[in-house]
Amino acid sequence: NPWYGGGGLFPQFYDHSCPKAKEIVQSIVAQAVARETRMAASLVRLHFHDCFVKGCDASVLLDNSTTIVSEKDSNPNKNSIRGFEVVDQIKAALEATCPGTVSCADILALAARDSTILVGGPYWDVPLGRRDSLGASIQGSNNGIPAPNNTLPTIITKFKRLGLNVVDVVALSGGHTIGLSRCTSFRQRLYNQSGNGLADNTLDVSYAAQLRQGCPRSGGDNNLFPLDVVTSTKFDNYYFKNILAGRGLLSSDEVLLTKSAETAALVKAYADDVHLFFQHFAQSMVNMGNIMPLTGSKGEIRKNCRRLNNFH
Ligand code: HEM
Ligand SMILES: [Ca+2]
Repeated sequence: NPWYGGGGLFPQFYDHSCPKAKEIVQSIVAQAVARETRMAASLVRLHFHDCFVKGCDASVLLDNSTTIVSEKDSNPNKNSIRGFEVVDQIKAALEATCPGTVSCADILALAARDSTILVGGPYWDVPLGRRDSLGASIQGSNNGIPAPNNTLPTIITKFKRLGLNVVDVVALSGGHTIGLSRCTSFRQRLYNQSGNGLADNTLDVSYAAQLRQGCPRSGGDNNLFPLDVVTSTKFDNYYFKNILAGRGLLSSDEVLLTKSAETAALVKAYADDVHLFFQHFAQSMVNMGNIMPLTGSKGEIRKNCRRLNNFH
């Protein structure tokens, strides 16, 4: 059955139990993105950081409590991940319309898709029916989410563990066509990359000089820079064109071109053909969204995405 993806999810899951679910999510995401364009990027990333830790189960949304050590304080998330207030607003609207029905994990998957479309990216049908976790894993967040200074083999391994392949690595890295990064995530490339005090030689010289302006050797850790230096608020394929021009921001972006012929061929193909990128991005988002969902009677449908129903 083509409607069923991995894990038994399907797009019509709420068609009878909460027919307005998709519209409600879309309208609140649209308001949030209208207020601040970057929120589209933040919501796409939130789904990624959920799925890479124990699967797409909304574990990333849980706050600290007596029984929960929140993933929000992990290295990849601390001072970086955002969008929780928008998820709260969506959840409150859904609880008012169909109480106890739509999971926080499905909210993240729908919000990521709606965000992508709102900034010019592709549409895909979102398989639904995920349930919410009864726990979080800060250790899983620290170890499972790729870091910007990981080698390409490490990044590929972190994807493969979750059933994702090299096409998924490159297509999903294209998520960096929108949004911002802190100086601290790429500073290493600007100074002393190889112990000689010089910038990473794969960086375009004038781009490196421009980055050094706002990202000094020390201080300014939280200064923000576009991941796509050309069109950071539009979902397009400039991310890949930038990599070809030595203007990829993160080391993890740049290595896609220089450390493997297979990933380099994909970078070039996506830079040449935005439709191919959109098609692969949509499919890879579905693949990522299918990572280890909780279904049936596993987990629960949280009433408040920040805490378990049985909280202390
Ligand atoms: C391939 C491995 C990846 C690495 C190493 C990586 C790393 C990073 C880093 C370091 C940042 C900046 C964080 C900060 O400084 O605050 C970032 C931002 C971002 N990432 Fe990734 N990422 C990866 C894959 C992905 C994937 C798969 C997606 C989604 C499909 C994604 C979407 C985003 C978005 C949209 C932002 C901007 C968020 C915002 O502006 O709030 N990334 N990523
Ligand atoms: Ca998770």
